[in-house]
This record gives sequence, structure tokens and C-alpha cells, in this order.
Amino acid sequence: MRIVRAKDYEDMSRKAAAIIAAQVTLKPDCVLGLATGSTPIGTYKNLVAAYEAGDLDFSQVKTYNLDEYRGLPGDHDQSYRYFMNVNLFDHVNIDKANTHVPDGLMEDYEAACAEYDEAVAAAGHQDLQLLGIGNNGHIGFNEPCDSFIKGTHCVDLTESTIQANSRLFDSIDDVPRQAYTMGIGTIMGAKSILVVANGDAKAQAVHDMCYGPIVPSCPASILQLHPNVVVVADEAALALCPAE
Ligand SMILES: N[C@@H]1[C@@H](O)[C@H](O)[C@@H](COP(=O)(O)O)O[C@@H]1O
Repeated sequence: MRIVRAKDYEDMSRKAAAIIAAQVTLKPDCVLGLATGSTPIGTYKNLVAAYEAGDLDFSQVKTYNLDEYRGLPGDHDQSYRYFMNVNLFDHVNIDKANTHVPDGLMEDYEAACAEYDEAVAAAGHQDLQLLGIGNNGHIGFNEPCDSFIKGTHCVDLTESTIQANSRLFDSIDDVPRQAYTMGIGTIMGAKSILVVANGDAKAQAVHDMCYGPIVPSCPASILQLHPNVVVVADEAALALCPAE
């Protein structure tokens, strides 16, 4: 695991965007695994700016997002499909048919989740998977639990995640209680992984991800077993990590 120290959120966002831009430049038809949440918004802004400057071409890029709230349609302003459209896809020359977010309204969800994993594998797996991290160490919506769940599946969100994500909804009662998420195996199938984290609320989770025991009670800790992970984090998020 390589840790890249950023001065602040802007610096983290620029550094993370530069890594994704390098991937798209080196392999124009790459497969990107993408993430939502507040943390990657600045990364996406920098990618849009690079595209507008004529430095990036997304025309052959395929994307697979990590997760989606169960029950939210893609045009709901808190759905992750909507987030991706507004923060990235609407502003670059990506073919929307090449962008994939789990369908929050899927009916036979076990079959649909299995199809999502098959599609990621058929595309050749993610060349680069972008991840944020939850305050409790979750990645995607893989919440702390008793085992690492391999494939895309439906999860019950924890109270702490519902609480943390309620800031984006009108009221906490509006936050869906379940979500679909790529499993740990689907995430670990990526050829390279880029984790972004900022702020002191993430300090414990970042420490446990990088230095804690590899346990499903901190799902991000599994990333220690992946051969190609870069963590780009600001000083606050790295406050509990040893200076290297
Ligand atoms: N499912 C998403 C995660 O993918 C994200 O990493 C996490 C942290 O979000 P934020 O970046 O807003 O702190 O929030 C959500 O729960």
C-alpha cells in the first residue's frame, strides 16, 4: 500500500485526478470503477477541467460504480446514478451506454447483482478502482460485519452510515435503509485501487485500513492484501498514521 500525503482537500483532489487521468491516457479504453460520496467530488471536478482543457478523452472509457441505494430511481437527486451524471458523466465525452451503476429498482436483485459482477468480469475487471472510505471503515457499502462478502449484494446500512449520509437528505427518515454494493471480491478484482480520504472524521478508519488487523469489522483493511493500492489522503485523515 502506498500512501501519498496531500496538504488539503484540493491537493488530494488534484493528486487523485492526476492518477485517474494517467490511467485514461495510458489506456484510452480502460475500465474505471467509480465511487460517490463527498470525497471524490473534487477529483471529478479536476477530471472535468482536464477534459475541458483538451487533455482527456473519455470516449472509449467504461465505468462501473460501486453502489446504489435500494429503492431510489436513477433520476432521484440522492441516487448515485444522478450523482455520477451531475458530477462527471454530463460534463465529459463519455458514452452513457458505457456507464454502469447498480439499478436501485432492480426486482430480482440476486440475479441482477450476479449479472453486475459478470459484466465487470466480462469487461476485463477494473483497471483502476476509485474508493472513498466510510467513517466506520466501509468501502462501497460493505459495512463492518462478520465476514467479507465476495460479490455484489444487498446490504442493510448501519445506523452510523445512515446518520452520516442523512446530511444529504431532507430528513434522516428519507435515507434508504438498504443499498446494493459491489462485494469485496469484486473490488479486489481491480488491477489497481485508488483510495481518497480527507478530514479528521476519517483518521481512525484510514489508520485501521492501512495498519490495523485484516478483519471484516473494518472492511477497508482487506486492501492491505491487494498488490496495487494507492491511498491519497490529507494530513487530517492521516493524523493517526505513522509519519513515513
Ligand atoms: N457508499 C458511499 C461510500 O462509497 C463512500 O466512500 C462513503 C463516504 O462518503 P464521504 O466521501 O461523503 O465521506 O459514503 C457512502 O456511504
